[in-house]
Formats: sequence, C-alpha cells, structure tokens
Amino acid sequence: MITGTSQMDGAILVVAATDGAMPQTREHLLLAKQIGVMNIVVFINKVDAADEEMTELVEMEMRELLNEMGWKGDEIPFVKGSALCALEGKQPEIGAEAIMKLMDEVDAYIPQPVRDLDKPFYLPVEHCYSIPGRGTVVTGRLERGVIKKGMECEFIGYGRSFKSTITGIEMFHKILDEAQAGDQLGALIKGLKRDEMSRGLIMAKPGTVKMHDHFEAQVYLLTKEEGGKTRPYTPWGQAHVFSKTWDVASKIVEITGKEMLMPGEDGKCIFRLLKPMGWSKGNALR
Ligand SMILES: Nc1nc2c(ncn2[C@@H]2O[C@H](COP(=O)(O)OP(=O)(O)OP(=O)(O)O)[C@@H](O)[C@H]2O)c(=O)[nH]1
Repeated sequence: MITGTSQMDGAILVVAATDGAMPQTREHLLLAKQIGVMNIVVFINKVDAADEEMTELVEMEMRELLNEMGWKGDEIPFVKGSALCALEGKQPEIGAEAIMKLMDEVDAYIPQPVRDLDKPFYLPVEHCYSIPGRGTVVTGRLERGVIKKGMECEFIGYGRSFKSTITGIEMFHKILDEAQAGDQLGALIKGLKRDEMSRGLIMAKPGTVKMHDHFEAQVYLLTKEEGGKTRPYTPWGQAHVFSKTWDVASKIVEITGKEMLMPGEDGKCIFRLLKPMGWSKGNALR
C-alpha cells in the first residue's frame, strides 16, 4: 500500500455497507495520513445487499472514525452504491449512476495538484514489458516535467545508469507525442533489453539525477497497534526502505542523540542503502 500511496493526490476509501469499518480501514487511514494523502472521498459499497438503516449506520460510524483520526469527517463526501450492480448493468441508480456520482465527487472535492511542468522530467519506473517487434516499454507516472517522443533519457538506480531515447509514448491505448507531469503512461525505449530494466529505476533527463547510497531522515516508528513492529531501531540494525517504486535493504548507521528508537518515538536517523538509488536534491523520498 505504501508504494502505491506515495504517488497519490487523493484517495477513494471503499467500505462495505454489509461490514462497516474493518481493522484494515483504520490501518489504511493511518497510513494515508502518515504519507500525507489528506483528500478522501468515501464510497459505501454493496448497498444492494444491505438495508437503508444499515447503510446509514455505516455512514455515521465512518464519519466518526474519520473525525477521530484527524479528517473533516462531517465534510467528506460519501457516495453509496453497488460495484456489482454497475458491473452487471443492473439497478442503474445504485450501479452505474452511483459510480459516475463518485467520480464527480472526486473531481469536485480532490483539488487538482500543481504540476511541475518546467522542471527536468522525472519518472519512477513501475513496470517494464517487452513487446515483440517494438522493443521495451516502461510504465509509470511522470512526476514532473514534460516528455516528448525522440527525447534522450537516462535510467538510474541499483548502482547503475544508462542512457537511451524515448521512441514512443502511450496513454490509455492512445499513441501520443507528448506527456506531462501527473500522466500515467507507457514509454517505448530504444534498443534496450527487458532484463536491463527494472521497477524502481528512475527515468530522467540525462545528467539531472544522481545516485546516492545514504540519507538522513526524520523518522516516526509506528507502534504495533498502528501496523508497525515491536522491535526498536538500533545502530547497525537493518531497515527496509521504500520510496517511489523502489525498495532496498539498508543499515541504520546512526540515530542522532539516542541509543535506540522505540516504536512510537520520533528521531533523526542516517540510513545507508545496500544499493545506491537515484533521486535529486529537494525531491521528497516518500
Ligand atoms: N452484493 C455485492 N457484492 C459485491 C459488491 N462488490 C463486490 N462484491 C463482492 O465482494 C467480494 C469481494 O470483492 P473483491 O473485488 O474481491 O473486493 P476486495 O476489495 O478485493 O476484497 P478484499 O480482498 O476483502 O479486500 C466478491 O465476492 C464480490 O463479488 C457489491 O456491490 N454488491
């Protein structure tokens, strides 16, 4: 979930009218908050299988939970419907129409983020595919800048970097000449083999992203109840670091001013990654 949310501007929280809030509802909300996804729209699903009174109760319970966890529970839009009816083309008022209403609420309530179009392009690679006769395609969300067909690019991460050219751009099955920050896309890359590529590499304008093997971070260690572990961080202990689309094992080199960091505590730590990864200064690691 963490890798997914690091790319999100907002979220749709789905809860079943038949079950209400489940332990994972609270956990997902907590993680969304830690990561800074503060714009949420709630969809109460499966209303075809629950009566109106039950659905109302779930809405009340959810608004209360959202308030308790630091959201504006009374303001957040709630849409009630049935994904199953939408899929099967039945009862449009709770099926297809409810899904359209949900998307209208997403458009209205989740603000359009400001996109960095003037900065050099930067795309964390999510997946890569080999398309016979065409070459290798990498997919991901363009985090900043603009890419155009024919541009030079560089891939950085896991201790290596290599250059190539973008020979094609595709979005939702449409072939395009250009894509902008915020777009989820596939880019066809010239002359590369599938096994040279991997999830977690950064595709960027050549020369704009360097590799680093250590960083300092302000850390809050989740408690067991919050979905974390019971063990503390100790110097030279191990920690798995997740950022953008990569995850790499690391050692905790130093905990500033402390012998150890207990779950539920804040602290400043220096991490050393076992494989150097690409990021640029001022670019949030989340
Ligand atoms: N009655 C009814 N059943 C639904 C509806 N939407 C999903 N389901 C059923 O709920 C079950 C779970 O659906 P999934 O698509 O697997 O949902 P999920 O969120 O991946 O489920 P979890 O793995 O429990 O998180 C399936 O049996 C679906 O058919 C709905 O609107 N109405």
